[in-house]
Amino acid sequence: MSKVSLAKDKIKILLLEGVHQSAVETLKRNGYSNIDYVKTSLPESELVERISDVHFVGLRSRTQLTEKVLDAAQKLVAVGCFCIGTNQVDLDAAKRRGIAVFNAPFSNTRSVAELVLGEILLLLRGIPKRNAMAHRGQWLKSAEGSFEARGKTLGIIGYGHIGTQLGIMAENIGMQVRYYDIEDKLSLGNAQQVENLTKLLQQSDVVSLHVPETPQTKNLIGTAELAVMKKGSILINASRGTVVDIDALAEALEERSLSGAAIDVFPVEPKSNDEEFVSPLRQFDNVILTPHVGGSTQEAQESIGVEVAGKLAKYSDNGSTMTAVNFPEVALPELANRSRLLHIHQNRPGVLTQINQAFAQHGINIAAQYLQTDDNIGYVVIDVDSDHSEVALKELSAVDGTIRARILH
Ligand SMILES: NC(=O)C1=CN([C@@H]2O[C@H](COP(=O)(O)OP(=O)(O)OC[C@H]3O[C@@H](n4cnc5c(N)ncnc54)[C@H](O)[C@@H]3O)[C@@H](O)[C@H]2O)C=CC1
Ligand SMILES: O=C(O)CCC(=O)C(=O)O
Repeated sequence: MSKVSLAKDKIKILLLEGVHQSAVETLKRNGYSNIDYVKTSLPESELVERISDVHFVGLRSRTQLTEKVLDAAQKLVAVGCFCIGTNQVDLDAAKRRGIAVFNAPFSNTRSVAELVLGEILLLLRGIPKRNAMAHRGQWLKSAEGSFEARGKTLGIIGYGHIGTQLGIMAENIGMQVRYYDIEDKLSLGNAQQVENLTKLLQQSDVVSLHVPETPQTKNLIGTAELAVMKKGSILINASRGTVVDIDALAEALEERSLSGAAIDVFPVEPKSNDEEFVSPLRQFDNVILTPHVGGSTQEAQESIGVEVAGKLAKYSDNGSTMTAVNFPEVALPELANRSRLLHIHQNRPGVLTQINQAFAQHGINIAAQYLQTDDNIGYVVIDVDSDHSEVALKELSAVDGTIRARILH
């Protein structure tokens, strides 16, 4: 159990994977200067060492925050994923340790949608193949296999932030938009929800995946699904590498049942830009292969830096967990002339009663109390008169079921 109550310059922050400088600037603007900035991800063994005295860590999609790493991170208070996906973090293990995890749910979505739109146009025209041939000195001037996007059907799997934006853009160039989602969704523009995946695959000239990595989306597109896609259609995956069975896709491309594909994410991705990229798809001229850069634009990275660093600073400054992905969400007002204590505990009956009784016994007046729980943990924030803060922390720390207790101010 930790009881962090530190001056801001003692709060140690490790930023990995070259997150945008806007993150550093945002943290500094909020008074956090003890920042270790690393341009790459770190292998587990090095991360275990580097993270041991760190209070906040920031990462992108390459860094694996496993239970082993979290075990070594005895002082860690929160994690900032400077991206949308949080599958690189063991969220449950973090929660069990009272570590809140934040991400940037929107900031790079436009960038992904734009990239996919560009890929749709290029693939429908057969450009990747013509481009590859021209680089080899060959000249394929022909309209064969070259189509306009206008009037074609785009099937979107996962109609969330990215899927909806892509749908609107695609309609603007005259495509018909259909989508499949496990939830009932509000259709934007003229898009139509289709009742099952098979129907979507059968109807679409281009299929684009925008689902999260979950047990249900693992190999969502495999041999059976590729077999029902229209002959000559196109598959795009800029979601997660686990969603498409790459060997099955390679087979479909070999058999020419698909006319092309664009893949940005892979089951195994190189850990650094120095590592070789290995994939059965490398052999195909009609496949656009990109190194997981769907969200990698200056605009997206800058805005992610501000957003996630801002969330870390806010959690550190006032305890707000709004938009945390693994934690009960508590929105908190600014604190003036009082002390604020945070208590993270196992969600079992009687914890709040214990806290309130202990405070009453010691004459600690509770100026404000905020509580949210989920199935596993409870998060209670208590404002008290500053004279009582040390006693209050001692009492909070002694409560049965405490995971963490700390004073913010
Ligand atoms: N290539 C890249 O650089 C990037 C990739 N991503 C990936 O894109 C994914 C989607 O991003 P957003 O649109 O922002 O997420 P989102 O959460 O807004 O939308 C996801 C949609 O997928 C639906 N869904 C979930 N499971 C499904 C299933 N089994 N079948 C059909 N639909 C299902 C959800 O109901 C939701 O509507 C992210 O989870 C992330 O993994 C996100 C940003 C950048
Ligand atoms: O930019 C990155 O490192 C990962 C982007 C991504 O896949 C995400 O935001 O989920």
